[in-house]
Amino acid sequence: MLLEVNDIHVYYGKVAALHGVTLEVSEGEIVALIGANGAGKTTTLKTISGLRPLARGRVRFQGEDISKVPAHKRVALGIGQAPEGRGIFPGMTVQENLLMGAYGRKGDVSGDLAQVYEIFPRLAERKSQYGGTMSGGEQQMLTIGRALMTNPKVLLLDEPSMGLAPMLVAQIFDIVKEINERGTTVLLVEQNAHQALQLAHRAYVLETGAVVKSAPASDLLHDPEVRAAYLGGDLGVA
Ligand SMILES: Nc1ncnc2c1ncn2[C@@H]1O[C@H](COP(=O)(O)OP(=O)(O)OP(=O)(O)O)[C@@H](O)[C@H]1O
Repeated sequence: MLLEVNDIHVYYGKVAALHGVTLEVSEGEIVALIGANGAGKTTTLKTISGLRPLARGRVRFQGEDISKVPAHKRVALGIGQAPEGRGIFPGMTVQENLLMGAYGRKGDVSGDLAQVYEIFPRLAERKSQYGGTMSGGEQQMLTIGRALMTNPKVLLLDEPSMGLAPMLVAQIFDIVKEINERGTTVLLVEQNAHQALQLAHRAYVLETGAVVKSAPASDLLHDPEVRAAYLGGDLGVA
């Protein structure tokens, strides 16, 4: 198992955001985490990245307990994160933003840069443009590209479709598929449950800080409760 999250409990002050989340991600998979606003999806990703401390439970990566490993070391181990809300460096060029992703890595990263430009031709066209002047969709691509520059074994993607027009959403989902086909495992948090379930191999449904369902994504697409709660009832899939 590449990533194992076991019974994690996470608090903001005295308030529990997660009370006992358990999930697993195998090498090569795309796993989706779906759930309503405030269910704890982002908190789960941040805990895996080491940005939120655990009150209880354990995170294992490639069999090793990393629960106490600081965030920057988890990046070096192969846990890459593309956070929600993008968080690029607006005053740096596209290429400088991408190279920031490789900061601290030893050796030549030009092959990875070339691969990111292959996945995102738009970033290649605009490599000298300032990050802050890129459109919303382009900034989303830049965030994902920067995470890929850490050379992750697993990419944690938080709401990659947020705020994007439908055509761009489809494009971002295609890119996530391509990234996975090129060998990167993906853990994806999405509000856009319908598209996430079409893309993912498996998925977990989070409700108020706990996993209430886990199944192959295609099963969840046809699950009456999931359809009623997250897929707009009968409008979800044919
Ligand atoms: N910095 C914070 N301080 C206090 N409470 C927080 C903080 N961040 C999140 N929470 C609370 O923790 C719970 C889980 O939030 P989280 O952001 O993980 O949910 P989410 O499923 O990602 O939601 P969304 O889809 O709206 O981003 C929520 O009740 C939220 O209000």
